[in-house]
Amino acid sequence: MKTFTPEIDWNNVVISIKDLYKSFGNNHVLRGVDLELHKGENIVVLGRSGTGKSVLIKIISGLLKQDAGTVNVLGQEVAELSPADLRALRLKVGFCFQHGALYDSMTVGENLSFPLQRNEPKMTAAQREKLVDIVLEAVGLSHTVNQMPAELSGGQRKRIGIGRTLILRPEIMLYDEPTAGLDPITCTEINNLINEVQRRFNTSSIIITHDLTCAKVTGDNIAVMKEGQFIKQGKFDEVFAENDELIKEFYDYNFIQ
Ligand SMILES: Nc1ncnc2c1ncn2[C@@H]1O[C@H](COP(=O)(O)OP(=O)(O)OP(=O)(O)O)[C@@H](O)[C@H]1O
Repeated sequence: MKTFTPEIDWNNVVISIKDLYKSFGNNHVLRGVDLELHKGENIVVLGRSGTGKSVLIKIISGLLKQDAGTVNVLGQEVAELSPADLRALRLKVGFCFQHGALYDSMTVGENLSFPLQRNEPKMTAAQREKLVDIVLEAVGLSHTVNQMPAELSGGQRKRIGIGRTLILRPEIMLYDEPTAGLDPITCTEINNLINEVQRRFNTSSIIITHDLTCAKVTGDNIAVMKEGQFIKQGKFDEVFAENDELIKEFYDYNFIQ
């Protein structure tokens, strides 16, 4: 179970979602979602496949537009932002994609440096190099700076993917299935890294997963999504009270993964 995170500022809401709806044709994916993420908090959005978790974080990062409801991120209504303001907001909201999305033709160091070159043109090569060093050390992979992504394990690629998001110093991290497809030992490493990132860089995070262990270890709070709504929110042991049908459903599901 995750220990209490003292850095959370409960008076500072960094993401506020109210009565959010999203459909694709007759597929009513989000049906009235409410969520608050506080500064320094990790919220895990737990739900089975196809329940709308990815759609939710795409709306938060402005990649999709909602049909109804509001999404306020760092004090701004995402759906009302101009393209330039949305780009600026996206620098503060880091999106960790499920498959790391590294460039195969670049070394690890170049992969990490690339977002800085693109988004912070005034930064010198020496400043970029320093940040690459800091991030590589934070994800525990300093020795891989000159390696190619193909030479890394799945878990190492995930770490570098997290590092590449972190290098722009986002205030919010969105993790999409951070432990999907990893063995249990590597899952533990990634879960620990997510907590380390939270503490060391004081980020607030939404972690999308259907991995119960990931939820238990990384979530200060858990929001369980079912059929486009949050049916339960709270601390892990509150959400999954003993003999609860819900926990049985997830344990069965995790077992067959
Ligand atoms: N751009 C899109 N156009 C049409 N339908 C979409 C689109 N994006 C998502 N959907 C549909 O929305 C539903 C929810 O998808 P979503 O990817 O959010 O699920 P999920 O909970 O993240 O599942 P998983 O755990 O498998 O990633 C699915 O039925 C999916 O087909």
